Amino acid sequence: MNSDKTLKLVECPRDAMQGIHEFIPTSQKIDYINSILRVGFDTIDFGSFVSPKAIPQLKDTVDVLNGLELDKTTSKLLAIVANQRGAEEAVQFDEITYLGYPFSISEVFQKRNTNKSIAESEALVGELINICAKQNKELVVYISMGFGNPYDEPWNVEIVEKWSRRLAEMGVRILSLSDTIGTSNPESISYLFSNLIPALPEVEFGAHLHTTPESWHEKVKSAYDNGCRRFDGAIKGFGGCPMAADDLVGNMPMEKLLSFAQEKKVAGNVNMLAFESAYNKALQTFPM
Ligand SMILES: CC(=O)SCCNC(=O)CCNC(=O)[C@H](O)C(C)(C)COP(=O)(O)OP(=O)(O)OC[C@H]1O[C@@H](n2cnc3c(N)ncnc32)[C@H](O)[C@@H]1OP(=O)(O)O
Repeated sequence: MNSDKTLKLVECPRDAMQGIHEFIPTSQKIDYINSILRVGFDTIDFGSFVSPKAIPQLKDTVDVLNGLELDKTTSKLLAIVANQRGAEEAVQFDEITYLGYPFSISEVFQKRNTNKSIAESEALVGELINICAKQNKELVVYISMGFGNPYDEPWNVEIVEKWSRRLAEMGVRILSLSDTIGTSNPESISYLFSNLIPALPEVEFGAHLHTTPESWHEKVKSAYDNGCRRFDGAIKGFGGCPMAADDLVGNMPMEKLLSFAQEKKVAGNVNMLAFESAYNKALQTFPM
């Protein structure tokens, strides 16, 4: 378990935006992400280097990056990649600290999301580790469908454990368990974190949870009580993966994560006035 009690909060405007059909103008994205950069989050998952056919909303990631006021922030930037080409492009930017890769333990979802089998995806992780090492970037692997599978394929905690061990053995040092369709519950969360964190002490585990409004607290509490200190969220729970399901279960609302962190006195240097301003901008940016 991380002995520093401050939560690593990862705000995900990329996840919030990627499924919105109407194109959000680049200037509006820049303005919104700049407001988030002033809050004091550990990391901002700000964009992706993927096919514009797959995710048209994020085709302007480079232009967005060029507009960010990075001299006014302590936050680090994370960009999602889904193939070697995207990784090679992303690592050219000094401003980016982390590359994030969605590794799925569901064959159907891995294919749907990145047009790869799990075996191809595993081989890609090997490539991504090398690409990141050469350019001094850190790789974050998201284990998609980490808490359940909607496609009639087997899912159980042993499969999650098997892949976590394999990815750790390959050299991945940050693994974020992703609740892509919102099926996690306190039992699965508690089982996975309480077993994986002590078993793989070289790995920082994170929780990328999706939730309905009623169950956010029990999910976050379960992850926290079992040693997880890295949490992804998006203001007001906007977003969810457009490649997964028609009825999206939203992201973990960042305001809820923050209230939890404040209650436990583990919020770190978050500027609540800046958060309020980012929250208000989110209301203007996203369709309700
Ligand atoms: C759970 C989550 O929320 S994860 C985040 C959401 N999901 C994603 O971002 C995944 C995005 N997925 C993808 O981008 C795609 O599945 C890919 C590119 C990884 C693979 O798709 P494929 O169709 O096999 O890729 P392929 O190499 O054949 O290229 C298809 C097209 O995309 C373009 N392309 C491929 N990679 C990239 C890239 N990194 N950047 C820009 N364009 C790209 C190609 O040029 C090609 O364009 P064309 O048809 O005009 O010639």
